[in-house]
Amino acid sequence: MPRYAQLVMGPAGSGKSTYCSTMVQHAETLNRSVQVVNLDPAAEHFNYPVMADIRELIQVDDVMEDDSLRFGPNGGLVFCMEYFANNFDWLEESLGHVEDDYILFDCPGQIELYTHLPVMRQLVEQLQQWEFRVCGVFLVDSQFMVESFKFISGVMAALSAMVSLEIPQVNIMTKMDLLSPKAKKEIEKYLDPDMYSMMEDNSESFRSAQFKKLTKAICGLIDDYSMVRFLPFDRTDDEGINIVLQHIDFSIQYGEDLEFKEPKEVEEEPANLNYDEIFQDTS
Ligand SMILES: Nc1nc2c(ncn2[C@@H]2O[C@H](COP(=O)(O)OP(=O)(O)OP(=O)(O)O)[C@@H](O)[C@H]2O)c(=O)[nH]1
Ligand SMILES: [Mg+2]
Repeated sequence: MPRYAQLVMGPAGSGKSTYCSTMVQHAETLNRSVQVVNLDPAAEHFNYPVMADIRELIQVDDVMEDDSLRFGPNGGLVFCMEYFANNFDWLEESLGHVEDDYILFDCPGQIELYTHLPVMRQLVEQLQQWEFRVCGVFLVDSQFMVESFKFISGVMAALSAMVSLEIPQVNIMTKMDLLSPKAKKEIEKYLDPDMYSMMEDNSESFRSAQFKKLTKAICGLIDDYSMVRFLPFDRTDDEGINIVLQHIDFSIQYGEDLEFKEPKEVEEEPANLNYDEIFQDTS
């Protein structure tokens, strides 16, 4: 039986840890068990119970204080993640092996992890060897997406994670609750974007013809292959959260292999029949 994982990625402050705690609470209301692993060695605040915490293995502060290494915060994080990649047995031990487990991995916000460093891909391959079906969840802050140029760079960040990880990916615009109704209306065009018209919106701001040509080619590529779409995420909207979860579940075929559990055998019909106890929970 497979296990299921969401790799929760995105730039610093995009809402990854908040997404994880919101999802855990939402899953509870659906009577589903979802657990979280913190993979950010510099994390200070998150409010979900952790199944495993990378800080038990290594912490950025310790690496920065080490006189022989002399790393700053970003180099320190990269060092920690490489150390993590060389010690996946720590993760294996922490995860145990429970069939049907559904685990969210709250990743660090350094964008280089999703563009050119190999560690996230190594993690994906390792999880797949442990029979996890993995979905990438890439978060982008909606506050930064209200202009076409910023949007295009958000799209490129999401795309580079998709290309480097080669797993199904759901892209999400977070913090929708902070947008005014007018901005919400405005941002709708970015959820399922028409990149060609977005490109036209900016056409006067191009100083160089070559740059314009390049941007046009990138927009065309994204549009022609429908490569990137975003789902809105408003942590106050249960229905919206459910739609996001359904998209992710669908991409990793969660639920398709869940076995129908036979009712427990009852020898004699008890006087006070309690169906909740007789039928095991199959959700
Ligand atoms: N209103 C609102 N605030 C949010 C939402 N998501 C995150 N925030 C706030 O944005 C800030 C950053 O959120 P985090 O969840 O810590 O973001 P992160 O991506 O985990 O950040 P790093 O781990 O530092 O990269 C916090 O102050 C959150 O309270 C949201 O959906 N709505
Ligand atoms: Mg975080």
